[in-house]
Amino acid sequence: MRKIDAIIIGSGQGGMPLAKKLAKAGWQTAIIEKRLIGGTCINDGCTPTKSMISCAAAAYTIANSKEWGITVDSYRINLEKITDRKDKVVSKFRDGATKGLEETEGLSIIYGEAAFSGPETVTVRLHNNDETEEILTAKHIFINAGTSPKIPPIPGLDKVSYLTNTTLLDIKKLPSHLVIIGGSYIALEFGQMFRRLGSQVTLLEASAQLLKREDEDVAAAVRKVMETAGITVHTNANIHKVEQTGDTVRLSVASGGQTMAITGSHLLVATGRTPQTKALQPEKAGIALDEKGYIIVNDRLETSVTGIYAIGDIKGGPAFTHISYNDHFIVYKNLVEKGNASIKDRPVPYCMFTDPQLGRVGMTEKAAREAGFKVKVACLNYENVARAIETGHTEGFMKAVVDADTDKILGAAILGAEGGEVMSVVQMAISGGFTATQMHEMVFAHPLYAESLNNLFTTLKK
Ligand SMILES: Cc1cc2nc3c(=O)[nH]c(=O)nc-3n(C[C@H](O)[C@H](O)[C@H](O)COP(=O)(O)OP(=O)(O)OC[C@H]3O[C@@H](n4cnc5c(N)ncnc54)[C@H](O)[C@@H]3O)c2cc1C
Ligand SMILES: NC(=O)c1ccc[n+]([C@@H]2O[C@H](COP(=O)([O-])OP(=O)(O)OC[C@H]3O[C@@H](n4cnc5c(N)ncnc54)[C@H](O)[C@@H]3O)[C@@H](O)[C@H]2O)c1
Repeated sequence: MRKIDAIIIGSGQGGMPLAKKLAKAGWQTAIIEKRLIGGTCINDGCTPTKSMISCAAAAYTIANSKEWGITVDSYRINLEKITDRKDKVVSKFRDGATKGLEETEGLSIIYGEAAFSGPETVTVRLHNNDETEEILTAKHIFINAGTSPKIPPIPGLDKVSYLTNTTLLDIKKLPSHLVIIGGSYIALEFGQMFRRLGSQVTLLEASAQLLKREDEDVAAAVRKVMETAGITVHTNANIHKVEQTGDTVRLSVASGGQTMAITGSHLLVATGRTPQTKALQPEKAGIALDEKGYIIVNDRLETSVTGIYAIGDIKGGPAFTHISYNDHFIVYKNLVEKGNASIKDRPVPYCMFTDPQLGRVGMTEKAAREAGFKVKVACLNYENVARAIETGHTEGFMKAVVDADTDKILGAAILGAEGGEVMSVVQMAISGGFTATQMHEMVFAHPLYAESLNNLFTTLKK
């Protein structure tokens, strides 16, 4: 048994920087990874999808180039080149991350699957030829084991060759018809990407709207974007059965009072994520889980067992790279710098990388009203944004939710070109305590998308 100071299970977006920092602070540290350094974000999430989305955006621009006065007679999608490019970007990120860990003194990387064998002990089934085990013990253990695709219990689904966000990244042939179960971030990003590459796309969402956590007007505008692009959307979709018939997948779906058969060449399941806690055997350490298997933590990311912490998606809550990354600051500050950091009241910005993007921060209008705020809502269509008119990207709208009593900004949804960047400006305004009036009077450079925040907040004066 090897005794060290800290064990980190999983090399996700929180685990990697934490491992390096603890080692640099003089803690003997080991990071255990059962699959690929960099976790979901680098290998199956943000990096590969955003790389491929940029190719789809290029295809869209070429296909619509007439609008900008350029005639392109013909073009062809080369999926192999698109996936090669994506693989190169992923390798660059993963290799950089691996090198960073390898070059850190006092840090060892162990490739294998970790499971608890006691509150301070972890057994690793090593990924070597003879599958030997290594036992490690430490007073501090950090779980950054992430999530994997959740597969719903739809009759017949286990008998068809469905795809997940991981396997869809490496298909060799463009789907003629991609059917997607789900209507949230993964479904929408992949759906629009494949539509732009030339596939027919159908989205089947169980809830009454796409993006069920967003305001109705935002979700409706996103639906319009998808439908305008030629994507078929069924909400309130209840999938009764899935069957494989030769090369096609056939789904029996009830939606809008009728039952229909939908046949696709490919089926993507994008119905959320499930925590990778089972293999960890958390019960052997006495770590408490919630009913969905996520690790329960307090605002300092401490689990029910002293000395064991959970960071990133494995603790439930907002599942984003920047949240996992920020988690590492919380535990590091508290443990090494003896601070009092907490995740309470931390901003949770996010951006969905459809075109137009949906940048979101703070409260939705619905959440603000439910919380009892007297709400004012500012809205500005991208059709009235100077920069959008100049670039020809007029789809979408900006929306801000403002506390009518204090004039403080409670939240924003920016569905439009560079919506994520514009949202970040609003995020900084919220963090700095700026009021809607101050934003209306702020000097922004012309002609930026962000400049239109002046006009957005002016709409409150009318
Ligand atoms: C398709 C897709 C697109 C996304 N796009 C975005 C985006 O644009 N922006 C954004 O902010 N977020 C995005 N996300 C979410 C983001 O990827 C995650 O929130 C982020 O990766 C945080 O993950 P993590 O650090 O919690 O763990 P992960 O990155 O999931 O890492 C966990 C690691 O632990 C390892 N592991 C698990 N169990 C064990 C064990 N028992 N022993 C050893 N190792 C183990 C796993 O192999 C994995 O490498 C996307 C997700 C998906 C699926
Ligand atoms: N740009 C980004 O930041 C980004 C992009 C992709 C993913 N992510 C992260 O990845 C996580 C997972 O994304 P996701 O889109 O898979 O999950 P999600 O949890 O956001 O949404 C899953 C969707 O599937 C629907 N669904 C569930 N079961 C269904 C069924 N049987 N039939 C039809 N619909 C069903 C749900 O109603 C829901 O709308 C998200 O929580 C997000 O944090 C982020």
